[in-house]
Amino acid sequence: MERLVSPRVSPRTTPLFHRPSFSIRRPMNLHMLNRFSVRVQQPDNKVGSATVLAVREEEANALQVKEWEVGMLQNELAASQGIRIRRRPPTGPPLHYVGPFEFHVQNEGGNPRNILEEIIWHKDMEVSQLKKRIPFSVLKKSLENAPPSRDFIAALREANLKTGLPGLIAEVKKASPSRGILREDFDPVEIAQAYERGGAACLSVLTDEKFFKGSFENLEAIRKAGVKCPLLCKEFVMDSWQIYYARIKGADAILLIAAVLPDLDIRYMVKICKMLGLAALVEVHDEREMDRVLGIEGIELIGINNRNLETFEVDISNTRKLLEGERGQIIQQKEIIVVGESGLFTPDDIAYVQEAGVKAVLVGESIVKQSDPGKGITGLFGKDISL
Ligand SMILES: O=C(O)c1ccccc1NCC(=O)[C@H](O)[C@H](O)COP(=O)(O)O
Repeated sequence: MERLVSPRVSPRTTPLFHRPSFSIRRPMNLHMLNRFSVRVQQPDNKVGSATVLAVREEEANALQVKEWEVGMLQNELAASQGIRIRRRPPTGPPLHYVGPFEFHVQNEGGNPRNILEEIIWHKDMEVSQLKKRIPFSVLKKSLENAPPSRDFIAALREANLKTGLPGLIAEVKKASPSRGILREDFDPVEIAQAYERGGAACLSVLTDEKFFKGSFENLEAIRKAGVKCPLLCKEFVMDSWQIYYARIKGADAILLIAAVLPDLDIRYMVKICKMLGLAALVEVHDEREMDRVLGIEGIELIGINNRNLETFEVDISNTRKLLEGERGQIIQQKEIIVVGESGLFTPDDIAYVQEAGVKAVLVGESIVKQSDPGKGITGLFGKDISL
């Protein structure tokens, strides 16, 4: 019998945080894998049913390995842009012996490392299932029946000009991973209407069910109730399918998180948003993400999140830090509207981020918790902004 001796696959030396979560103790080359194991099992060259089964198993395993490799490449590309959030690993390469090859899977990488990664991994499964239920062709067809999109960015600009204060995106938020339940008696339409009466320029509607107790039904219901404020679909987008879905459900804008999406995805998704008449709110948290986003053509709206979505730490001076110096100048030249997000509770907080350069703010907790969320807005700004 022919013996194939291949060098051991050596571990990567690149300092990536997401080193492959398994090691192959024998050759990894897939073509070799197929040829070699057939030879081992059929030294007399007869193709029996056992061989056919073995080959099928190998093919299935090879496909799994390929899928896994693609996932790893995706993670490598993201990591090269400083993205720490990894994509959910597929079921993984075979955990068992294939012919003479042993695959050893180490469990590192098998669990999400922080809340944002956990949300993304869960979202990945959720979206895969939804995509099976509603294929893209059906989704695209439903666009014809979507309510017309409203100009989210114009609404923010107008509010800013009218009040001299940052335009408010008021968030319809029942719960969050960092704060738990924010409001027990949660009626999304009533809250949305109260925000509108209170002077909000736009609304943000959380649609994630598992971590925020939101839903697309809430988004749809608010839209159908005749609320005039343009609506941001606050989702964890990782697939353009979700953008189409949000549009169909009545969204006028969608969130794209730079901590999750590589530049190429952002570029592509921003184009899709434009095509669908949606505004893209591209969210950053640190300087590196801001620099990446400033390098992308066509960005009109940037959100600076004061909350670190990996640790929950909130610090509103983050907005100021990211708008200082050259970054602030580029933003002004490009006429990008910056939204200060998270951790804003008082008129002083609003004044602080406005001084830093924001033209809009996104606020959830401090207003949704008030018995009258509309009056909560007056408290937040220190004056009635609905006039
Ligand atoms: O709010 C969280 O705990 C959270 C955790 C993980 C990912 C995202 C999260 N929040 C999204 C937001 O950034 C906020 O909902 C939004 O900016 C409003 O913040 P706040 O006014 O502090 O409620």
